[in-house]
Amino acid sequence: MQIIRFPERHTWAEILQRPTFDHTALEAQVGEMLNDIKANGDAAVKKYAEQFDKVQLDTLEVPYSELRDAAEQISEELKAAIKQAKQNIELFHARQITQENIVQTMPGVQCWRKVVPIEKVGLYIPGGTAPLFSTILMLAVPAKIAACKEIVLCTPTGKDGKIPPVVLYTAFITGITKVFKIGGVQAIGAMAYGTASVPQVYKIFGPGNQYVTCAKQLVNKAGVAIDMPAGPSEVAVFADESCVPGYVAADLLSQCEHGTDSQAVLVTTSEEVLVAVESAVLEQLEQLPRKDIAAESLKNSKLILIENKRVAMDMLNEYAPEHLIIACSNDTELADQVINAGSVFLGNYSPESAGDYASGTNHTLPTNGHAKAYSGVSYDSFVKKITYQRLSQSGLQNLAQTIEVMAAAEGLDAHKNAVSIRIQNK
Ligand SMILES: NC(=O)c1ccc[n+]([C@@H]2O[C@H](COP(=O)([O-])OP(=O)(O)OC[C@H]3O[C@@H](n4cnc5c(N)ncnc54)[C@H](O)[C@@H]3O)[C@@H](O)[C@H]2O)c1
Ligand SMILES: N[C@H](CO)Cc1c[nH]c[nH+]1
Ligand SMILES: [Zn+2]
Repeated sequence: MQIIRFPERHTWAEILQRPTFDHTALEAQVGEMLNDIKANGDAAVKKYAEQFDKVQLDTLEVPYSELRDAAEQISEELKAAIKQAKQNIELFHARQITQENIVQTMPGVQCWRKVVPIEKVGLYIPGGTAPLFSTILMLAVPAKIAACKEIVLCTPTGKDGKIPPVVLYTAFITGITKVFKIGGVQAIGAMAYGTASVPQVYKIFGPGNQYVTCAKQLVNKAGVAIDMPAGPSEVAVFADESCVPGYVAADLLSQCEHGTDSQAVLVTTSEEVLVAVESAVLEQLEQLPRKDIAAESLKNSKLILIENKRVAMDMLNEYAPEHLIIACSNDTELADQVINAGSVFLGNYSPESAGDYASGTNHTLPTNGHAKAYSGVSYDSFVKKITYQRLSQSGLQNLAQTIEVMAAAEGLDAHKNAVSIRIQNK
């Protein structure tokens, strides 16, 4: 971990730099793979599965019977946990359905919106370093609430060429029927362009590593909608003397264990907190089974001592973290000052793990500073809103002059005429 105290001589961009990699090379590699998948479909998908996942796949779709029977291989304890999480996520996301009203903007002029589910959606579930079955709940639950018609799920297999039963079980209980054992760029390409096995979708959702995120961004440029760039996990903790250093250390490590390119940041106004968190991190690291991964991403991570809370909040808003934990005595006041973050956790008893799994909020969130402009996944992500209007004859008359004057000023006489013709013929 890099320790930075009162960083006067550095710009915030220097202090808050995220792990870097060669974007040009990444885009070139991923772009080439996508072109191949577009041209050669299943054959290219299988070729890349062999190259990157070390598996030979005869068929790509998981038979429905495997989804149905997966429950037999899951402990009752795990099934109960998944069901509890699902219930909370359903509750939170179902409340996001809003009522659209008809608005009369002028007498005789009515406007309204209709909420329509996106018909065909693709869900990517990461599985390179760990099978993230919790992500199925985060994507399939809102997709089902929104009533998307066709839902396709892709996730990589393990080295045995199989998808873990817990992933299949979670897909089954969320009502997903089309599951493909495809990971990485192959999965994004297959869902974006369609192959003989994989149906083409209109919007692709889900987090993933740098290859997956780059592939989503490239297919987006080619016209397929995506939820957002949701890449390597990150967390920032803002802590004062009221924090429990051991808890803060645990939260930092919880994101570091996701992958070697994760990043954890502590911002504090207290030297004592900084020192205590650093030693708690080093102590807890030793106990982790994924110690090697976490140790690697700690190299990307920072402990920052800052002069006061106002500057700290400015810095955190500039960083725009995927997750922001505020472990400060005045957390409610500070929460109001958050402008850029994917998801915020308040107080000493709101670990990020709660949102990762089961509190009800969504864990698919913008990373790499994209929280400045993007929200995380929600019910809204799976619907679009079509506007409607009906003008009565007198309504059009009320608005006619406004439209005619504006159309004439833009030099668009046909637009003007479409109004005038109706008024004159009255
Ligand atoms: N932002 C979020 O909302 C969020 C949520 C959950 C997880 N995550 C992140 O998702 C990521 C999951 O990553 P993962 O690797 O475990 O799983 P993944 O499923 O995203 O990626 C695995 C795939 O990467 C491909 N791949 C690996 N090396 C490659 C290479 N050299 N060239 C081309 N393709 C290659 C393989 O095909 C493999 O199937 C982590 O970084 C985690 O932090 C983010
Ligand atoms: N922290 C991840 C989002 O960055 C989500 C996750 C899934 N499982 C555990 N954590
Ligand atoms: Zn996590």
